[in-house]
Amino acid sequence: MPQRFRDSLLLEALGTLCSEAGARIMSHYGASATMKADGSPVTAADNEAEEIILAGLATLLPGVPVLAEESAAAGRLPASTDLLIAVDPMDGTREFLAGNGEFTVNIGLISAGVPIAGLVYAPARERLWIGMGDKAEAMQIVPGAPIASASQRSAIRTRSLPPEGALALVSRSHPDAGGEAYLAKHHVTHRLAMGSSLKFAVIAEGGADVTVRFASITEWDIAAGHAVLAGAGGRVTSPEGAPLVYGRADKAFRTDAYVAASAAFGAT
Ligand SMILES: Nc1ncnc2c1ncn2[C@@H]1O[C@H](COP(=O)(O)O)[C@@H](OP(=O)(O)O)[C@H]1O
Ligand SMILES: [Mg+2]
Repeated sequence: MPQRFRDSLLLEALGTLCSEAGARIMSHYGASATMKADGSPVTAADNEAEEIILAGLATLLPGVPVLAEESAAAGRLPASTDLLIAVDPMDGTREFLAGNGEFTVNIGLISAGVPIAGLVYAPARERLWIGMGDKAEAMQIVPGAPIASASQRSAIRTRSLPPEGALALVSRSHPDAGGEAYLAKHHVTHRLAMGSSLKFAVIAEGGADVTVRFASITEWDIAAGHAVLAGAGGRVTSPEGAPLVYGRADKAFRTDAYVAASAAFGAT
């Protein structure tokens, strides 16, 4: 089954699924939200996008356990986690509500604790990134286009450190004092605020150098972005450089602090 997670036809079909979910999200752009039990906002867009993705996954990957944000909020968590699909139907709900376009659809394919493939789609920008972390391959591609089609995709890689200093992408909506201290210690000179897993995709395609989070969030927020960035040559680890392990049912699928960076960041 892990081999199936890297299948081009599967990833193309998942790209189409992301764009269908994204189209539904955009049909609600400008709508208001209600609050979840944890105080975070949820909109009709989150719920309907998740329904579209879950229906598609049931056809494309029948029987594979799914960890999805809105299902988890309703108490539906997968039992087996060796193979796992992590779905955040709309990451950056606050950015969606603010109307700034910085929100994404995320599907991460996890095997034995590692996100081995992932898709991040930004519907307001109509941009899709696919990465195969363990095959060191990542691309920006037209949703649904054949992965072999040279005209509809471009390979992406992380960049060298710019002479003027590293650029960090920081959360627009969730201040992170621990993360800020890490960036200062690592001589990061520039910061740009950006919502959602878009931060991983922008680093993957060489638009920035690092993003960190010293707070616990959830695996569905970052699994897909992790696979895209790893496929582009970057890394996502603990601040000490240890691997992040996914599928942690014992931790309610919550992440520890992480550093997501280009290959060049911190290499010297
Ligand atoms: N300190 C925090 N506590 C709880 N959730 C957080 C958080 N920081 C970020 N998140 C979650 O991580 C996602 C990305 O955040 P950001 O845009 O700040 O990078 C958001 O997911 P959702 O929008 O899917 O709920 C947000 O809720
Ligand atoms: Mg999220």
